[in-house]
Amino acid sequence: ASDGGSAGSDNNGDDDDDPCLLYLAQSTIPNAGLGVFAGASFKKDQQVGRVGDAAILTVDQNWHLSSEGVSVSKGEGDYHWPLTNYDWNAPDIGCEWEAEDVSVTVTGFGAAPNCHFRLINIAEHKATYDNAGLDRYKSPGAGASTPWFNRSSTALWDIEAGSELFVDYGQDWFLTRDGVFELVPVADSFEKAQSFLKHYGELLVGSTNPDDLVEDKMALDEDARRDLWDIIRTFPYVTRERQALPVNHEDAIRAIHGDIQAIEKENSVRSVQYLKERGKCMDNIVPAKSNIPHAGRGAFATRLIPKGGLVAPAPVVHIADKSSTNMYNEKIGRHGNIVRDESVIVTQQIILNYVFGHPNSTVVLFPYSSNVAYINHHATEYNAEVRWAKDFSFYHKNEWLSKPVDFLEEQWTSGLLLEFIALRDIQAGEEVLINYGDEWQAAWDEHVQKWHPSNSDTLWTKTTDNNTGLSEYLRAEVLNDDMATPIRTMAEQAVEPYHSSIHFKCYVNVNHLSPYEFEPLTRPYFKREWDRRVDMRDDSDDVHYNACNVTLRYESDEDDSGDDDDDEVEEGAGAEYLYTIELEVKKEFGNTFISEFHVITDVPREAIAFVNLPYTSDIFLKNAFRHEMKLPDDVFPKAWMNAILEN
Ligand SMILES: C[S@@+](CC[C@H](N)C(=O)[O-])C[C@H]1O[C@@H](n2cnc3c(N)ncnc32)[C@H](O)[C@@H]1O
Repeated sequence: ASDGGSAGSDNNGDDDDDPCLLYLAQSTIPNAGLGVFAGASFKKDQQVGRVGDAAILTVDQNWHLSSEGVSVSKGEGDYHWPLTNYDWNAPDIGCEWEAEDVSVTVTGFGAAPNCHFRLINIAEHKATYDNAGLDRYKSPGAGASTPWFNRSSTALWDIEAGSELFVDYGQDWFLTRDGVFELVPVADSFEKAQSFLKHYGELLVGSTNPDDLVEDKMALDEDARRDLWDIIRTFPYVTRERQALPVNHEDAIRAIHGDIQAIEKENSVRSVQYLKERGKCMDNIVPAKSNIPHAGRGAFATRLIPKGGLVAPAPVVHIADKSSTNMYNEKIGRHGNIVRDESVIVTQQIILNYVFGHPNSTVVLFPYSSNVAYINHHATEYNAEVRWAKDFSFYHKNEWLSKPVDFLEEQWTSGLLLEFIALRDIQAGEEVLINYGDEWQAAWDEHVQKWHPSNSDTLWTKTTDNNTGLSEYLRAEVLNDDMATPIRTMAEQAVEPYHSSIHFKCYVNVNHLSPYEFEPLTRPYFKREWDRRVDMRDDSDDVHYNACNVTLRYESDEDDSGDDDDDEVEEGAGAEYLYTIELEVKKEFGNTFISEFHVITDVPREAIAFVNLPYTSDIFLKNAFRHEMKLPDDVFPKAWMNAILEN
């Protein structure tokens, strides 16, 4: 096949016993570029694909890039970062506490599928934190690989093989991007389009009776109807409603008394044969712990990938200037305010480790399809390489490769496709490796040589909060899983502290939410007992999740375990302790906040949670490795080599 012709022996899901689960192919939405398709059927609630996707954080980017001395956000668009059109809000992924301002790039389902509001068939879930064993006290790889892992996607209903997969970008995504993308219909556009079709039917046959919609009753003959429909669909004034209308006239007639959605659903399925012939399989690799020391996760073949066959397609988002990943510390500015200290680049955003670049260029490319982000480096025993796609011209704009960097800087959507190709047969279960280039290897070797375990002064923070170094880093998730060990009180913590990255939050119903009429003169203090009937009702808006401290711990005298055997001693069980906490509640008063303190007695363990403070996870280690991968000289476009002079 000419466009997408990767059929035959090159591992594109030809084996019916082992179908490729996910394909990248031309979207069924006209002019929407790439789409993601199911290569097999999926049951409702089933995970779509084998493993969830990688999530990569970019933090406080506006702060790091705003003009010097200005600590306020310069705003999206003042620097070229097209990933803003692909990124997720941190709460959707579960990592909002990592820093003040977090945006998240998610590969695979997080970036590749289209959104069609009437056909959303995929639900996306949060990621989990798992650093793949890269211990900050032992591994020079700590903080160099993203710990946010397995962002899974499940089927919202039974999905048949061949269906295009659609995710929910949220209406706001489209509403705030007029002018960047063609107007995309949102839910209410389909309702308006459906009502327009009803009027159109009336115009054709002078009735709203479905039985009248037959050829000999129509006011216009078929050719005239088709012409009229083309005028309606291609009228130069584009609206979301019009974009919601069926593209061809036959579908429009069918939808007059039917449902645009049912017709669109039919049109959104391609044959599995089409996908095998003209799509690219995205399911040949899965992440697992790498065989390479300190590398974190790697990508492993799910099936035999023959020599010359496709390991994975990799559409890329281009970033015109890699210095947009630079990160700085803060200093006190001339006016006593906190500003950015530009004298040293302290580190770079972790996404730098996931992009391809070239030493002679400022341009870097982020591949966003499933699992390619996990492909590791080997200088000699690599078994795959990267090249530009030769097909998929509906998406891959080969002419961009000869345009200058200024041109790239004006492009806000991706339009280039790389491919990972096997250099020899890669067996099922083998790790896929490429060569990141000599510069990368030299940088890594130097890093390993200089690296020493992190201590108090190696934590990079924007808001200066230094680790006291008195206790080992332990994450809140680990402490929260251990319900049996009693929580240390403030007095105990003075002797045996938790790591400084750990704080507490308590789930407590505060009862009175009203703001103050007058600002109180003293710090408002309240005393009360924990009441299981009113606290922890998580279906209520009144439930708060506020900062708290544990001031006292004592043994519960009631046996509320439901265990009838009074003689049994519950040694060390968390349930036998109750706590006194001091809860901080911030109340709004005009433009300021007032902290109220609630002393609450008899609080059970389940109401208290350990939390990780911002800027404390491994990606903020000042000594974490950062380096882009290199695209080979013969692959990286000459036209983008704008940094030769600087070198
Ligand atoms: C594109 S990512 C590869 C996936 C990454 N291992 C992960 O777990 O997310 C590149 C990063 O992986 C790690 N890496 C890849 N190859 C490595 C190698 N040969 N030795 C050590 N670390 C490696 C480095 O941290 C590098 O910056």
